[in-house]
Amino acid sequence: CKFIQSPMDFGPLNFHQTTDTSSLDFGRIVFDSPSAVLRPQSPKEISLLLGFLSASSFSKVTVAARGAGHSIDGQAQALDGIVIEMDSLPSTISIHRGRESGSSYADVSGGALWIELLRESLRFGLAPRSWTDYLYLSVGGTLSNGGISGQTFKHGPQISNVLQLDVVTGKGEQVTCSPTESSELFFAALGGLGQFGIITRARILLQDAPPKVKWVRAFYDDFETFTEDQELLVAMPDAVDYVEGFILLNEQSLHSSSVAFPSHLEFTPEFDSNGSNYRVYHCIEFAIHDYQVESTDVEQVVTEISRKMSHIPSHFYSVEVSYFDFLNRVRMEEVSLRSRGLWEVAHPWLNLFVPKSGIREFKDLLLDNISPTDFEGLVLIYPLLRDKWDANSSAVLPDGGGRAEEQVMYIVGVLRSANPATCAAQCLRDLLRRRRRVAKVATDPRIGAKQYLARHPSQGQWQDHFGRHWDRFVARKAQFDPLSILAPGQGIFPRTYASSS
Ligand SMILES: Cc1cc2nc3c(=O)[nH]c(=O)nc-3n(C[C@H](O)[C@H](O)[C@H](O)COP(=O)(O)OP(=O)(O)OC[C@H]3O[C@@H](n4cnc5c(N)ncnc54)[C@H](O)[C@@H]3O)c2cc1C
Repeated sequence: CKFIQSPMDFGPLNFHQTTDTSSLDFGRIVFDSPSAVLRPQSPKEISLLLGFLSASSFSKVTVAARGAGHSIDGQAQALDGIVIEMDSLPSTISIHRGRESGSSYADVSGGALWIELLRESLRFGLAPRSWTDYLYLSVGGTLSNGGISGQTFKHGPQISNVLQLDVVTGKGEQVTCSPTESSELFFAALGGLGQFGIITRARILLQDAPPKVKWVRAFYDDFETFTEDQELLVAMPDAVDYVEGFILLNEQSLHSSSVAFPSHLEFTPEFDSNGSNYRVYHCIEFAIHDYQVESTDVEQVVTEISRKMSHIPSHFYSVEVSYFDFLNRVRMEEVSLRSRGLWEVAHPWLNLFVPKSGIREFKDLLLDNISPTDFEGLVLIYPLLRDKWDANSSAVLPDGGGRAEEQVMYIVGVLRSANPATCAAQCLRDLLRRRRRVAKVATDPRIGAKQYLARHPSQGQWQDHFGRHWDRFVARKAQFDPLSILAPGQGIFPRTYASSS
């Protein structure tokens, strides 16, 4: 098709030649090259492109929005199609301070990074309520998935903290939508894997930002006690603002998870590798916002909470840091990994929502399938509460595998790096095979997990993933992107032609 020769002119649209970045993401597993790149200066240009493609009966061109390109499996790529680089949209951020609490918000471009929104909103003493651990991700990219971090138990994922969106649908229509206006598109786009439209603006709820945060870590040698304490903390949303946790598999995972934590840890665990009973440890991380008002003694609150916890005696550490440094903590890990050449490597990550009833079995499955001694990276694990998610959004959570729906579920992130010095091509293939095996067993009804951020290899597997929500997802696709032009890198719907629709 002549249209996709690049560089090219299409009316007022200026296409660019593909670059290495347009076929690259954080995963470094899939490298699908597009035929052209669009760097739009306005949503109108995106609308023109999608309007043309959906009206043209011969075209089979697909289009992927690329936010920060931090997907793992090529989700923001478009083989032989067009990649829209969202960072070219003017990164306007406007902050509105409401008179009442809960009425402040930011209007932000879909291509802006969360770090930019944080910096701008802090100038007004405000900040979004719900975050991801890493802030160099785009607003449109995380809202197309969920957006999860230690605040999710309290405020829900990022997709539960959006008031309004501007979306360009697969048909090229520019639509402003909200829970009350074009609500089907609003909920479809949130967690919608980029399938229904391109988010060009989001209105994000803000709250008063605390100047400081009390940041706490406590260590455990027993998984049951670790999860019981995590569940204790998420049951205290009035006192606690953030809860996460990780499994410490070896010395390296202890050190890499401690890079940003500004306190010397006296914790020297013995990862006993003798025999089959390899010993692992666990760490809970929680935080409390410190508004520095006389009426609340945050130190006292931490002490009271620690009395209720059952961590290893004396292995409880707390520090006070600025809110900005706390939210931006993963940046320090990035800098440290970059300095050792360990950031731009393959990342065969696996993320799952695991029902509480299956978490113990899942942990055993995971430990059976990774060798703790050579694991490089981090295993995150912390509880979320189901009622903080809006069931109208497109995000998929576990059904509970026939059990009564449980309020508590866990997010588990197996964030593994494949250092090419120690893990070359065959080793990476082996890690990907093991990732598939763990995902398969975990998503069987026995454990009943659902993958987060996954790219399933066939439509049948996507159908299994969506389960009872598949028909709604398909109907939304038919309504907003009937030719399946958008986000081909997710591998859900094959592109169809206008003439056959
Ligand atoms: C270091 C690191 C840390 C992370 N931490 C977290 C975390 O704590 N919590 C969490 O929930 N996730 C986390 N993630 C995952 C991250 O949220 C997703 O990978 C997300 O997609 C990244 O956003 P992005 O801008 O890079 O998206 P991209 O990879 O660019 O795009 C992802 C998908 O969204 C589509 N898309 C992109 N922009 C738009 C838009 N404006 N409108 C519609 N569709 C769009 C793309 O086509 C693609 O299908 C992390 C990832 C990394 C690499």
